[in-house]
Amino acid sequence: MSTLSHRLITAAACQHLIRPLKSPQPQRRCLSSSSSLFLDLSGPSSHGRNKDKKKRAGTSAKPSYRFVDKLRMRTRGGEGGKGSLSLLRIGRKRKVRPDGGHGGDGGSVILFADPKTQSLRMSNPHVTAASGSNGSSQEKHGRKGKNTIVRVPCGVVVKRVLAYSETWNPETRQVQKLFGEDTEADYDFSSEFSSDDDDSDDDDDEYLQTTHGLDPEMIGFSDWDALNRDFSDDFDHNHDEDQETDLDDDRERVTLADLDQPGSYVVVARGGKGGTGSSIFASLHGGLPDGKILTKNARPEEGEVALLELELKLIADIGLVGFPNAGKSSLLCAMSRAGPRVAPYPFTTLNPFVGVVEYRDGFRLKAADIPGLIDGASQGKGKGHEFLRHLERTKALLYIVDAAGTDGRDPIEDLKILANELAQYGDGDMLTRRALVVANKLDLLKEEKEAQVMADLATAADEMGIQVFGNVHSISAGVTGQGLSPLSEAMRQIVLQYEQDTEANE
Ligand SMILES: Nc1nc2c(ncn2[C@@H]2O[C@H](COP(=O)(O)OP(=O)(O)OP(=O)(O)O)[C@@H](O)[C@H]2O)c(=O)[nH]1
Ligand SMILES: [Mg+2]
Repeated sequence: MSTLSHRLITAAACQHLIRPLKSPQPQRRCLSSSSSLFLDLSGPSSHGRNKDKKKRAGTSAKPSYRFVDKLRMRTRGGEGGKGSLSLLRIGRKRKVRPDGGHGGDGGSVILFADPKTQSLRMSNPHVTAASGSNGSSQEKHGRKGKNTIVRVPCGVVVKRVLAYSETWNPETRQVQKLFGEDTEADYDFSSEFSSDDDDSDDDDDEYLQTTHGLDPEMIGFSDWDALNRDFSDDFDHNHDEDQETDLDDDRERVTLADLDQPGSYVVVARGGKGGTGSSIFASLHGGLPDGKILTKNARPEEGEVALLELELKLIADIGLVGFPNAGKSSLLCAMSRAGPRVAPYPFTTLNPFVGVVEYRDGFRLKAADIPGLIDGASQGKGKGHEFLRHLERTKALLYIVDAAGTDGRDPIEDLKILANELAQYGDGDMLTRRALVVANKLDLLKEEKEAQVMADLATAADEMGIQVFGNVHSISAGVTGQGLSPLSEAMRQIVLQYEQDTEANE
């Protein structure tokens, strides 16, 4: 069958889905492995020949994109500004009036879940918020340091790695030092008396939108005042109750937040408080306190330092699980606008990604494709197992096997191995998730064998404890498009069923 007619049939089979109106590139990719059709479609572009060469070499025309789903970052809140110790001499008498302003508080570092951000990749994972300005004479208070907002993808779990000298207090939900700090350390305030900065104006709103390039309209987040307020008093805002430890490293980790909603945020490093200016003693009748007390009060707090571990867990409704080459990406390609690379070699997909399946009535669901799983994946073989965490939040799974047994594979055996690998992941609850079982490459399967393979798959699924939803589906995702329509309807039903169940349980 010609590739053009394959394509038409695939399109016809998914008529109830909204087809991409103008997405030549992904479609060409889907078909490119066996097709020369895209050569004809590329048109007389001046760069056409180069593009074609790239395609033939199996490289993507898209700019390279590094997907990062785990990251360690060091954050530091801004230091507070110094309080001013200025004394104003009044008249000819040797009378003085303290008129030093307070130092401004340091800015905090805030992680913000932005739906437009896809990867945890950052140019510099060491982030420090701005310091507060110093107070000065004539009761001029220092300006607050700006909060630094770091945009991360939705679905990031933020953990704080505690230093050996720190401990987590679950009651206050704050980190505590095991050893007290030396608060009496000498501090040089001599510069205070000559400081004359005028930093008292406060324009944080403007900073947030211009310096960080964050546009509230663009990211659909309106509560900018909330982000820009002073976080120094409520550092534990939005913290999660969970407390976890990781065995890789003996340092304790505490889960601070799960940024799973667009616009959710967490303050990870609180800015230090500004020092107190001498003007606070202006109304005291008994004169100024001792110089040591004055200097101690004027000393600003350092910003909090926090070592963080960020882990992205994709948010999708359905997770695709299958051996390499089973046709996971072909399925996503046929059903959504996503343009994953499809090729006849294992581990074509190296990074997990999410495709959105749109239905004619406006219903949408997200499906996540991850690198293929292989036998022994739970022991670290291949790439797939480490990506299983991206399926943790899915509502249902879709097991996909190569029904035709290309490359000597056995679909029944493959399904059993997949179930086994999932059972060994975490506490094994992934296997108990409601699932669809899909046999792909129907076009290569002899007709008389089809019924037998379907029956065997159903029995194997049952044996392995897979919670199959409906019948086993047979499809041809990459060639004829057969069976895609009922499968997409089943995908919708399985998601709706999950939502109904959770509503009923609440
Ligand atoms: N004959 C036939 N081939 C198919 C079908 N679906 C996919 N293929 C081919 O199978 C090969 C693998 O397809 P992919 O979609 O890349 O498989 P995958 O599961 O994403 O593989 P990995 O990314 O390596 O895990 C490609 O050469 C596809 O063209 C189908 O329905 N029929
Ligand atoms: Mg793939």
